[in-house]
Amino acid sequence: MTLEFVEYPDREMLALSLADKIAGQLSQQLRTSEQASLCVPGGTTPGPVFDTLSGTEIDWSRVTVFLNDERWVNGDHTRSNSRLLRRHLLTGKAAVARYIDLYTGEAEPEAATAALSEAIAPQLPITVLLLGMGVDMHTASLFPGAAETALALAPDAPGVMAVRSVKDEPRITLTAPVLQKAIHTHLMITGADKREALERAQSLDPKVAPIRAFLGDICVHWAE
Ligand SMILES: O=C(O)[C@H](O)[C@@H](O)[C@H](O)[C@H](O)COP(=O)(O)O
Repeated sequence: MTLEFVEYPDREMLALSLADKIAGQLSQQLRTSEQASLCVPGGTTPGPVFDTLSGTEIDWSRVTVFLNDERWVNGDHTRSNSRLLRRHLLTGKAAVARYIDLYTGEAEPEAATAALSEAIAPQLPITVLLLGMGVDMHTASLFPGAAETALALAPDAPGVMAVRSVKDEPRITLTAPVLQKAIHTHLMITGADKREALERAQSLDPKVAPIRAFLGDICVHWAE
């Protein structure tokens, strides 16, 4: 179990290098398997990585993409993570990738979890998992102290769960058993506050610092 921490001179270098690393790991998988899977966060940080990644020369037609988590809003809503992906990742060379949309249009996310768990199951283990993290140490939609987080961290958690204990809209999230088995795991964070939060998380219980559940074999990419 190793936590590798890579510090970049700036965010642009981080984006270029991380996109290159992810593309290399997907290509490596495609040399020995028919399919590869890429699971990514939404939020405000990963856009530049997606921009570079979407232009890389890999056989995207054999790659399935899905999010770590999604806000339960229409795909054209400004808070939709799918909207970010369609604009920055599922475009250019990556436009031919298969996409599993976690927002299925039902009124409530609970109605979608079983079908989504089934849709994701054939893509496991995730070939490349990219995680983000909030300054509160949440990752995916696993929030500190939330009732759902304790359930989602359990080894027998369903693959996909609805999350209600958040402000704004409800969410849907992949759970620890699915995320922890990824072949390659990266965490992308920027700014001094997130770096400090990650250091704090390393000695805390995952229920209060959910990112801690994923700090086994992981490469952390950081820039100011
Ligand atoms: O939908 C989401 O909010 C994300 O998937 C979430 O887990 C994100 O990675 C962190 O909240 C960090 O978000 P920022 O990059 O905006 O700080």
